[in-house]
Amino acid sequence: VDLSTTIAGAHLDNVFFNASGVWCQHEEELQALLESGSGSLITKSATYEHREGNPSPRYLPLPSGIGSINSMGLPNEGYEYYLNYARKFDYTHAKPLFISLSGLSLADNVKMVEAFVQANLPCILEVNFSCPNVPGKPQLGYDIDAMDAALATLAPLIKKPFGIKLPPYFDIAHFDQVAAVVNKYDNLAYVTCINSVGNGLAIDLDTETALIKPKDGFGGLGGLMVLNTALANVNAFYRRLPGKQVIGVGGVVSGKEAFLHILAGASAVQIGTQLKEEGPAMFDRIKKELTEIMEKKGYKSVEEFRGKVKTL
Ligand SMILES: O=C(O)c1[nH]c(=O)[nH]c(=O)c1I
Repeated sequence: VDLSTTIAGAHLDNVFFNASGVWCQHEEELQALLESGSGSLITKSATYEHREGNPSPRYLPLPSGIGSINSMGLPNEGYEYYLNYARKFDYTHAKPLFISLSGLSLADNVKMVEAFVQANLPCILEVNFSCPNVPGKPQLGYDIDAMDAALATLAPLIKKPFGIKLPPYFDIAHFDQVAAVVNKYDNLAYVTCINSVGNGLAIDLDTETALIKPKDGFGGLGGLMVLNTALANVNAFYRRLPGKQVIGVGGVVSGKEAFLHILAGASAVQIGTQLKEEGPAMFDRIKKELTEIMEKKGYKSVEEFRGKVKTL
C-alpha cells in the first residue's frame, strides 16, 4: 500500500513524523529520526535565544497509561542552531525538514523568519501559536485577533507555503473564527492540530502531590486521552479550509488512531507521547499496523480514504 503524502509541496514517503518538541531538540535526536521509519521530521520550537526551559520534573507519562503531561517551558538551542542544521541538511534526502518557530514576541518571530527567508532553504516553516507552558505568556492560539495580526505580518514575509501549530478548540464558533483567519492567507498551506490540551493537572494519590514541578503542576496533556479532541479539530479544519491541508497529531499510539486521523482529514500524522515513550523504532511498528488496516479494508493509498469519515 502507498502511505506517501505531500505537505506544502514537499513529498513524504510516508505520512508519519514526530510531533514538534519530541525527539528533536538536538542534532543527535534529529539524526535518529532521519535514520528511523518516519516520513519526515520537525525541529523543537525555537526561540530567538537559547532557553533552559522549566525546572524538572517537567514531563511524565501518566500512571494511568492514558497519556502524558508536560510543562517543558520551551527549552531549545536558540533559532540559529536550527538554522545551521537547516543549512547542513541534505535536501536530496527522501525526508523533508520542517522547522518550528515559537518566538516570545512578534518581533522575535519576525527576526527568526527573516533569517530563514534570507537563507532561502527548502525547509518548511511552521509557526507555533500554541505553547501553553511559558509562565506569563498566554498562547496566541487563544487570542484569535492577535494570531490574525501576527499572520498579517508573517505570511507576507515567509512568502513560501508554511504552516501553523494550533491548540485544541472546544467550541464550534472558535473553529469558525480560526478558519476565517486562516483562510485569509494564501500561503498558509496547512495547520497542525492539535498541540497539547493546555494546563491539565496530574496528582499522585499516595503523595498527594502534583506530578510535575513547574506552574504548580499545570501542564499540557497528550497521548491517547486527547485522541477524540484531536480528531474533532482535524475534521473541523478539514471541513473549513478548502485548498489547505491539516496535519493530525494527538492520541496516535498505533496504526488504528493514525487511520482515524487520516479518515478525519489528516494529510500527515505526527506522534508525540508514544514516540517519547517508545523511541523512533515506533515508526516501523505503526507503519506496519496502518498498512495492515488498509489491506484489510482494501485501500491502496491514504488518498482513497482521507477525509472520508461518514456521518449518520
Ligand atoms: O513546554 C513546551 O516546550 C511545549 N509543550 C507543549 O506541549 N507544546 C508546545 O508547543 C511547547 I513550546
